[in-house]
Amino acid sequence: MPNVDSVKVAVRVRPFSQREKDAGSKCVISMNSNSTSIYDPRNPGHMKTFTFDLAYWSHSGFLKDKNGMLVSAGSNSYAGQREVFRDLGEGVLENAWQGYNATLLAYGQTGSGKSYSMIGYGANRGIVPVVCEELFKAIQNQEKNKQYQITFSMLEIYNEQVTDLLSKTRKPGGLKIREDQQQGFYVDGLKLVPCDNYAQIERLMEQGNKMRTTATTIMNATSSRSHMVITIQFKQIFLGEAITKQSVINLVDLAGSERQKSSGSEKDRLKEGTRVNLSLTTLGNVISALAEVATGKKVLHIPYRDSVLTKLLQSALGGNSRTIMIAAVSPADICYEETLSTLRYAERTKKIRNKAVVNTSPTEKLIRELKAENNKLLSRLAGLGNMGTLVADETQELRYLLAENERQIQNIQVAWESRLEETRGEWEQQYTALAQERRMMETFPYLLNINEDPQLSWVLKHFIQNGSCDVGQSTSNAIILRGLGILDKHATFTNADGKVTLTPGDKCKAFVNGVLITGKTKLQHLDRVILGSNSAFLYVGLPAERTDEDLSRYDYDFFQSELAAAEGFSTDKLGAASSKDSRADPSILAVFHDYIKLMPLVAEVNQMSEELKKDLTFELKVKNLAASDSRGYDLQKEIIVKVTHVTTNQVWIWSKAKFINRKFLMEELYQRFREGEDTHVNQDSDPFWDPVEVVHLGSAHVWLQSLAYCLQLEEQTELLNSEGLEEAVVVINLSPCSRDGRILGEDDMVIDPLELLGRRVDFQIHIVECLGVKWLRDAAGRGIQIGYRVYDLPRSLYTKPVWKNVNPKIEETVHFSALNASYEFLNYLQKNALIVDLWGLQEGCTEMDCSLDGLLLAPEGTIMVDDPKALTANDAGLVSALTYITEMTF
Ligand SMILES: Nc1ncnc2c1ncn2[C@@H]1O[C@H](COP(=O)(O)OP(=O)(O)OP(=O)(O)O)[C@@H](O)[C@H]1O
Repeated sequence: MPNVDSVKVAVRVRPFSQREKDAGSKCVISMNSNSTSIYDPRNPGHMKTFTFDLAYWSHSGFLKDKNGMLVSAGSNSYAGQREVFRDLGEGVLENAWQGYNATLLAYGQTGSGKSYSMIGYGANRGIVPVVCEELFKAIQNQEKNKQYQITFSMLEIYNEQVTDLLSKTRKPGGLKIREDQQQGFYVDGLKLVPCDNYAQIERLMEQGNKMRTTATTIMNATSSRSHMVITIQFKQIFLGEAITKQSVINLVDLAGSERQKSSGSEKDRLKEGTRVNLSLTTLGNVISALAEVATGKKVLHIPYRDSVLTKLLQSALGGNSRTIMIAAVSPADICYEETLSTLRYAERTKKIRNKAVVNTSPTEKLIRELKAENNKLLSRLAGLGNMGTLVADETQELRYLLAENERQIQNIQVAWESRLEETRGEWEQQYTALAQERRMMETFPYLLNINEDPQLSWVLKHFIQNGSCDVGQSTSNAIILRGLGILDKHATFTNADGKVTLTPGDKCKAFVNGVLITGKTKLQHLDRVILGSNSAFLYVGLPAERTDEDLSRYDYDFFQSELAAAEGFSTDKLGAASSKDSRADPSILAVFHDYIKLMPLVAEVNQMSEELKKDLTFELKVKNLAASDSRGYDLQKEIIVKVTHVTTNQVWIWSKAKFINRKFLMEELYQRFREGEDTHVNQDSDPFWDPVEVVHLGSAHVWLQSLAYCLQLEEQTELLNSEGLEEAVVVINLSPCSRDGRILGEDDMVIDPLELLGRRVDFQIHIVECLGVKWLRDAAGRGIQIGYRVYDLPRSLYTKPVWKNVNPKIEETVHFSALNASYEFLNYLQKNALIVDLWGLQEGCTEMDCSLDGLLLAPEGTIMVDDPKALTANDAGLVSALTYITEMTF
């Protein structure tokens, strides 16, 4: 009888990451027994509470013991790896012994702690390794009347392609998913490696991780977009009883669940790479549909077939499996939206009901059926034997059927056994190679790979043996590296006379401790080496040089910060150090982290652009939002990407969200290029292409205060670009005037701006010229326009375009009238600046509209500002207050 039970859901909150600490994050999660509450940081009184089967507080109240394990520091509330295993892992094991299928899924945004719970780090081993170890321990303690068979497989799904992480050969296009009546969906050709002890499983996981790392070193950050599925098949054969029990345990580390929606990429001309998260989106759809079924709604279709992942997890979701989901969440306020969405997802998952049954192995089942049929045939045959020669034909046919069945039984057994034996043989060699690697580590210096995903760091070791050792793409090198921007023969390491040097090849990029090197460079233990665009390594020196230092501080961020510093980019440069204490402003640190996060992506995009011959270069820039704040407040900064065409000099400015979205699409294109496919795309769907646009070059603040006193201002001021550097100088006059345009003299000055309250105020803005426009100096054929927006006008005004002149004369005057100057308007004049924006025109772009369309004109043809009708309904109170002030004063 099937056992109907709901998917068990556990939520786990991790400690703050360094980045979150730096950014001064606040914890928005609290837990009480099995309920989890989340506070809205923008609305602290607002709290949502969810109840799951289990809630793990791993955020605080822990310390590191002498083995490096995180354990409770006395408070009972902290949940470490041991507690999580006790509640979840032991259940998986128990199920396995009883012959039930079990599935454990880890869901959550990138960096929320999925891999930590599933696989673990160092001494803090996760559920997967401990389940495996405990399984083998338990087998040793079992009675001898049973035989056990354990197979292990490990695969990755990226972009809907399945890669076998335990196979040395990579199939272009990935492995195929097939469907079988007995087994359901399965991966055709996936290696199932038979294992006899836990040490072998450790090696297999190590090798699987190596495979995953090699695949992702071409592009960083892909691992967080891929799903990893480990499957353990556990078969118990009860000798002498002709019974088998088989349990399939699926352990799934899902791709980062972050939603694209909030990132702002929806403004992009191109939609997000659709296949990137197809599996995750479909998983969400399947879960929603099943949750509806569980609540009694009629659902016509569960879309299992829509993605690779949901095909493979079909029995785990609503089928024959006992399933557990760990929802991993960050505690930080900045992750509020993502965390809330994870909790909602988990809530839906909780509703799913599964029907687990005790399994026998599908092949065993078939064999049993064949044997049963043979028994029947034999008794029929026995019956016929008594009837003599009359039934000779029938006897012959029965004998034939019997032999056929026997042959089939044999075939099934032999095929299965030989398939296992074959992989077992292959793996014997692998185990030896891995053991050899351990010996090499004791003898030679080596490069240890560092990946953005900490789970994939320290996985690959490249040994620098005595003598010289070439590195590059070509298989003739001693160290073969396939990373982006690595040339056939990229560099040479030399290990001689007790020292190791690195010499990059001609035009080959190599960095040591963040600095680009051009000649032979001596390496020291723990130097940081980057080869090509993004292949990062920690150099572990000769055994004599090694120290006990904790290597974990040399993570991917460390490498990138060092590169940024070498380029002259630092938190200090961003203006972080506050005078009161040495702690940097959290918002600046957040920008800094954003910058170093994007740096390697920009390097990758530049490399792809070069190889795909797109003629574009990409640069990160920090945009100071203060430049567009009329009160001149030092607002936040944000990262933008400047894209330049190397031959036409055309320039585009991309937001961070657009850049990330485009990078997904570029990777898809590049992948096709690497696989030798046709990479021609129409302009419209080319992620590298965009129509020519007008570019924002810089802004100037022209303070309006003089107008509040009816004084003329003749200003010559710098237009600063987003980095605060001079782009040009603008000459501009602000002149109070009469309604017919006569400029007022000093006699008309007022002592107190309130004298103007309720009176008509006229003024002119005269843009005279621009001087030394860098944009125009850098490339011929370009033009400029100047834009500005006054007070409550519905749109900006633009000057007429001027092309191809470094010192463009503009000479444009616009007359504005406030017919009945309000208190607010006078306050605006006193406290605000006019933001004057310089816009760069390039051949083929659509110029800014320099008409006065959409603006309200006074009877004299001047532009009306401070028009009470322009105020919205919300300002109705203000309007009546203004009327009131006016009545009081006059
Ligand atoms: N419970 C925890 N206790 C201590 N550290 C944790 C915990 N959970 C996660 N971490 C740390 O947080 C970092 C990110 O965790 P992890 O790699 O598990 O995230 P992830 O969700 O698997 O990310 P990705 O989607 O990139 O694989 C790691 O450095 C990990 O050591």
